[in-house]
Amino acid sequence: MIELTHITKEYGKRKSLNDVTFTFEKGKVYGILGPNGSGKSTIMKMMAGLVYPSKGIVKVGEKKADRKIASNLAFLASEGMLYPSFKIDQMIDFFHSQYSDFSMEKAEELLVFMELDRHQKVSQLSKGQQGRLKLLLVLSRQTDVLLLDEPFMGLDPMVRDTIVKGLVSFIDYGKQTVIITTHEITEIEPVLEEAIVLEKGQIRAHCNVEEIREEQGLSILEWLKSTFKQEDVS
Ligand SMILES: Nc1ncnc2c1ncn2[C@@H]1O[C@H](COP(=O)(O)OP(=O)(O)OP(=O)(O)O)[C@@H](O)[C@H]1O
Repeated sequence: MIELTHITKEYGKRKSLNDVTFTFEKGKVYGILGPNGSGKSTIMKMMAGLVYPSKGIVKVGEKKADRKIASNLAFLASEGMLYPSFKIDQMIDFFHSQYSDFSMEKAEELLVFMELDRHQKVSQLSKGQQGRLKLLLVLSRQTDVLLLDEPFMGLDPMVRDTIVKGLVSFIDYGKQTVIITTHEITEIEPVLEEAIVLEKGQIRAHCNVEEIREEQGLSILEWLKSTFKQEDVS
């Protein structure tokens, strides 16, 4: 469980997050959606303990998120994470040496699934291949919490679909709390259980994906359109 209580993050006078209170329940898969600059990455970095709130409390499990990444949490960051001079297998060995929860067996499976060549250097990988390698590295860890910030960045539309299917099989549903930020709303839909919409640093809407599908017959995109259209009218 991750609890955010009255979280505000200020950079100078600008508020990236403005009084956000939300509880991510254990074992559920969440999508954080929202336009550019709405605070998605800030909220992820905060849960990972890389950014500190100006006000409020972040609790991951029983612990308050610290400045270092909590050990039961894997974070796919939109920038950094990979060492250009390493080969893929050296990156895998490095992660294995750093994290006791890293499964070499899962990494081997993911190497095949992601169609990566273990002997290739990180600096020679395309953006899409780097994205796949990042996913391999975090999905190989057996953590309680998995934070994926823009996991599809750089992936072409043809492979996105395959990668989403991979996510479904590599996520431990019911056990791992997974939080994904993305602009690829339609592609991510099959993975999600809950969706949250951030706008200008605040949570504007929250839905259970199955409920809106079964009770209202809507996809997330349709739900978003209908929710915000109704608000604009009122
Ligand atoms: N280190 C920083 N210094 C100053 N302002 C920042 C910093 N990081 C983020 N911000 C500001 O906070 C706001 C939210 O940024 P954030 O990166 O969280 O948005 P986002 O929803 O992830 O955007 P995108 O979809 O474009 O990735 C933006 O206005 C951004 O300019």
